[in-house]
Amino acid sequence: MLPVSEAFKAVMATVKDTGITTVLLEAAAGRILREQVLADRPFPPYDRVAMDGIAIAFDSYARGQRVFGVEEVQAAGMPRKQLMNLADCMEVMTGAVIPDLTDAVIPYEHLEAAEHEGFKRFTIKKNVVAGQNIHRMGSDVPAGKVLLGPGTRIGAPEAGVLASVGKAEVKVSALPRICLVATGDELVEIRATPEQHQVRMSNVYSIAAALHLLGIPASVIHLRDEPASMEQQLRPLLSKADVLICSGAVSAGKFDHLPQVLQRCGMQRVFHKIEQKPGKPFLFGTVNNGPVVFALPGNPVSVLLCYYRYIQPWLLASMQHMPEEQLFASLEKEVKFDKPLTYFLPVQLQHAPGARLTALPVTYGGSGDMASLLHADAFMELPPELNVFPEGAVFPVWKIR
Ligand SMILES: Nc1nc2c(c(=O)[nH]1)N[C@H]1C(S)=C(S)[C@@H](COP(=O)(O)OP(=O)(O)OC[C@H]3O[C@@H](n4cnc5c(N)ncnc54)[C@H](O)[C@@H]3O)O[C@H]1N2
Ligand code: MOO
Repeated sequence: MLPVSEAFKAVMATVKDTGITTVLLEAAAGRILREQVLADRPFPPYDRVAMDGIAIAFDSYARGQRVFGVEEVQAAGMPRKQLMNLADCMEVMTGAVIPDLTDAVIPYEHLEAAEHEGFKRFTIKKNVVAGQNIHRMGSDVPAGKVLLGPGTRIGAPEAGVLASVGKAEVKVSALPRICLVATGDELVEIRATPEQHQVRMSNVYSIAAALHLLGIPASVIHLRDEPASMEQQLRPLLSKADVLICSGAVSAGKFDHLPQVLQRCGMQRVFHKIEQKPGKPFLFGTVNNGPVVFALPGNPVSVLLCYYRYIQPWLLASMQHMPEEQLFASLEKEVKFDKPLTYFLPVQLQHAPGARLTALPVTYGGSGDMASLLHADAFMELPPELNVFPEGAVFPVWKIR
C-alpha cells in the first residue's frame, strides 16, 4: 500500500505525450494548444476611432475654434480618408480608421449639432485633449509578439485571439482513446427500471462527464462478474485504447475478479491500494504497447476522488498542458479522522473577505454517498499524520467543478 504522494508520483511517471493533431478553430475549445502563436499585425492594427462622434485637427481647437463643419463620414470598414480643410471635421464611427490629419475624437454626447446653409456642423461643448478617444495602433500588442504558447488550454479569450490572427486551423494535443469499464452484476442500464437488488450504472456517466469537460470522448463497456467473459471482453480493448478506466471489482470480495483478469491480460501492476480514504483499493497498472489501466474502487465518491486526484492530472500532463498551481483553502470547521490514511473530505469552497478561500465540509455519508457531491466543489486533502484538523488550518484542495 502506497502513500498518496508516492502513488501520484508512480501514476505521473507513466505520462506519455498523446501527440499533435490539427483541428478547425471552431472545434478547438477545451483543447491544449501545441504551437506558438504570434501577433501577425499590431493590436489594434491601425489608429482606431474609439467613440462615435467627430474627428478634428486638435490644433484648430487649441487656437480657440469650437464650431466645425462636417466634410465627410469615416465609417468602420472604409479605407482611410483625409480631412481636406483643417478647420472642418469628419464624422467618425467606432472601429473606423482615424482620418488623416485628425488627432482627437469628440463623442456625440459632447457636441451640439446644427445645420447651416444645408451643411451640417457641430459645436464642441466639453474640454478636448489632444489624442483623446483614439486607440493607437500597436498600443495593446506590437506585431510579432508571442500571444500564446504550447500547453495553453483554449478557452473563450484564446479562441478570440486565435481568430483575430487568422488561425483557422490550430495545432492541438491529440486526444487519448479512453474506454470506461463498468463492472458488476448489480448494474443495469440507466433506462432500465432496476429490481430491488440492482442499481443503475452511474460511475461511467460521471467519469464520461468529467472527460467531456476536457473535450475527450470515451467508449463504455459493462463486464459481468465472471472472469472468463471479463477477459474475453477486455482483451480486444488492449490494442484499441490508450487508457482504461475501470470501476469496481478491485477490493476483497469473492467476485472482485478484475485484478487477476487484468493481470492475465498482460497488465503489470504498478500498485494496488493507496493509504487514503476514500479510494483505498485503487489498482494501477500498465500494459506493454497497450493502455495504462486505472482500476478504481466502485464506490461513486471513490471513483470521482481518484479521477480528480490522479487521472485528470495524468490526462492533462499527457496532453502537455501547463501545470496548474495547487489550490489551498482553510477549514471552516474542525474535522476529526483517526485512521493513518490521507482523508479526502468533500467540501464546499467559498471566497471569504480578503480573497481567502475557505472549505466547509459537506454532510457526507461515506464513499457510497454520491449525492453528497452535489453540494461539494472540491476534496480537501487532510494528511495522515494528524487526527484532528482544526478550524482555520490550511490544506490542499482538488476541485471537482
Ligand atoms: N473486506 C473488504 N471489503 C471492502 C474493502 C476492503 O478493503 N476489504 N474495501 C472497501 C472499499 S474502501 C471500497 S471503495 C469498496 C470498493 O470495492 P470494489 O472496487 O470491489 O467495488 P464493488 O464492490 O464492485 O462496488 C462497490 C460499490 O460501488 C457500486 N458500483 C460499482 N460500479 C458502479 C457503477 N459503474 N455505477 C454505480 N455504482 C457502482 C457497487 O454497486 C457497490 O455498491 O469495497 C469495500 N469493501
Ligand atoms: O476507500 Mo472506499 O473508496 O472508502 O469506500
